[in-house]
Amino acid sequence: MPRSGLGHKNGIVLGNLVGLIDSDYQGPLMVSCWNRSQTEFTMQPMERMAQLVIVPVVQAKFRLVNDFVESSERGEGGFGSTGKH
Ligand SMILES: O=c1ccn([C@H]2C[C@H](O)[C@@H](COP(=O)(O)OP(=O)(O)OP(=O)(O)O)O2)c(=O)[nH]1
Repeated sequence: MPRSGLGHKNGIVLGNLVGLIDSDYQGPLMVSCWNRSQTEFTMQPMERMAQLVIVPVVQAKFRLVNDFVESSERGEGGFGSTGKH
C-alpha cells in the first residue's frame, strides 16, 4: 500500500498503485516507485515509502451456473450503472 504523506506532499506513489504479494511468493519484497511530480526526489535511508498490510487469503471455490436462481438488485449492471449519488 502507498503512504499518503509522500504521495500528497512529494508526488511519490507506487508504480503499480497497490502491490500484491502472492501468498506463495518466495523472492525479495519489491516496491515500485513513481515520481509523478516535476521535481527530483531522493529517498533517504530508512525513509518509509510503503506500508505492508497482511490479510487472510480466502481460497474461494467457484461454481459455474447457466442462470441465477433469483435476479439481484444489481443484476448485470456494470461500471457506473447505479448513478453518481
Ligand atoms: O509491489 C510488489 C508487487 C509484486 N511483488 C512481487 C510479489 C508478487 O507475488 C510477485 C508478482 O507480482 P504480480 O503477481 O502482481 O505480478 P504480475 O505483473 O501479475 O506478473 P506475474 O504474476 O507473471 O509475475 O512480485 C513485489 O515484491 N512487490
